[in-house]
Amino acid sequence: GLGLTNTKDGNFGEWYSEVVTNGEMIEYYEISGCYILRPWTMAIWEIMQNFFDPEIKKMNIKTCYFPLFVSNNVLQKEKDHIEGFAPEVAWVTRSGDSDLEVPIAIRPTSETVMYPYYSKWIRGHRDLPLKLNQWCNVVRWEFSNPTPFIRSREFLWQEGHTAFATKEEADTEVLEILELYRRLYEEYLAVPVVKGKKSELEKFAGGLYTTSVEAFIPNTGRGVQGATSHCLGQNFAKMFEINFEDEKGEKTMVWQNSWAYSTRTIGVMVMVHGDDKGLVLPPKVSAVQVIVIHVPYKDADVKEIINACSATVKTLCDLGIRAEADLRENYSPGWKYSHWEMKGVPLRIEIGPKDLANNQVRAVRRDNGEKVDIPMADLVDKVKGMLDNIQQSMFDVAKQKRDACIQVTRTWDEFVEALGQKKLILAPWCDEEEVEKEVKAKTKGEIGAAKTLCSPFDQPELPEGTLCFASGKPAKKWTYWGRSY
Ligand SMILES: O=C(C[C@H]1NCCC[C@H]1O)Cn1cnc2c(c1=O)CCCC2
Ligand SMILES: [Mg+2]
Repeated sequence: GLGLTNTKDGNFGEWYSEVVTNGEMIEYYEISGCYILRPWTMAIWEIMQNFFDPEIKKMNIKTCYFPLFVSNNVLQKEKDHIEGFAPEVAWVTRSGDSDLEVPIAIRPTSETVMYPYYSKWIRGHRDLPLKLNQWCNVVRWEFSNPTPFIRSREFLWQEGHTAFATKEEADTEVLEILELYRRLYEEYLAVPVVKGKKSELEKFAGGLYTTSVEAFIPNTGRGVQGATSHCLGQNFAKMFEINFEDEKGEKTMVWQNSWAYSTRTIGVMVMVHGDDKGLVLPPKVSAVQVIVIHVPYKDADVKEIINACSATVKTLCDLGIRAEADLRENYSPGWKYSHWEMKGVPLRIEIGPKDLANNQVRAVRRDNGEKVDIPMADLVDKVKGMLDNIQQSMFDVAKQKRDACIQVTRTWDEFVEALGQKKLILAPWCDEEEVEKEVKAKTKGEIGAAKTLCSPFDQPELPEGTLCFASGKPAKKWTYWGRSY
């Protein structure tokens, strides 16, 4: 049958897998950890790209494309950048039936691919700022449980790599990009995120500091890193000798940033909004925003009803709404309702004989099931209004659910209890790496250890004398903790 066999609260992992498959977003592929991204997914990816790319173009960031392959010696250039990740690097060792002289790595990220050429291209201060972005795939041979969109061995992303003469310029751009990531999540995917700074332990080892937008999945009580914007400082400039002659003729190293969001964003959206009938898509990112379905009646003139449906679609499309009609004769209205609910189409319009007689249509919201009759005359305004309302309501509901999971804890016992209750924990922390490592060690278990997610830029009041929940030392900052993907 059409329905899901798992419920979101019953078996989240199985539910998620069914929803992305039955919703025709993903097809499982014969190689583990790899997934086919079907048009229903790529339409979302393209809508997001059509927001993000023009925004970074306004910042004079240009599109480039570097090769997929990385030579071994250049990949090994940065020891602490790569050592922790080495097992994840996939290698090409043969072509045809002959071995390659030297194995070639497939890019897991492109710092080491790009920066030797940044070194070549950047000579004087007039060559700065150099700001490039590429839309590509990367490969990381992950071993922990693969999850469509969230953790796959190949994924699509954009990776921005910028170089500046001063740290101030780099610091400014890090936050400009982070704001774009917040907008992607909150304004397009209707997913609330927290902007903050990663701890020294969780940051990108090759960088100076990492900022991120952090999402949260109430059902599993796990945080998920939504996107990252790193200031690399001069670390890579030192390694790859990327320097320039400043105005005074002094040789100076550049200050760099790198930032990315990936197809993981789509998985987060599905996890947050999906329900037991399938996907629930925010109107702004749905390939089809309105599906029009005719309700034939035994003796009614079905042709007239079908014409009304086609006319409705045309009216809506002419005003920029992504509307389609499902006029297939070989499926019942009920079957179609379930099908398009599974695909998460935000608004359904039904037109039957009585609707026609009353010169109205029946509109049904996917997010809360609300039904409303709309006079034909008001069709476009009402539908536009409903779509905007659905977008806002989906964000508000998700934010309310996420906020309900936030638990402030001040002691170890409170922390452990909140962790067991799948909470997103906000705790005062002494900001010592050893303490963070200890928390990880003490909460290690089947379902993973607790870690810091980020220290929110928006810090609550930290009264003098507040102590760290874990060490009892003077707390320095409020930090979000939790298990994560
Ligand atoms: O990729 C980054 C940092 C940076 N890369 C560019 C875009 C922004 C940001 O993700 C961190 N990172 C994660 N994962 C891996 C690597 C790695 O550098 C290197 C090797 C294999 C796996
Ligand atoms: Mg990783």
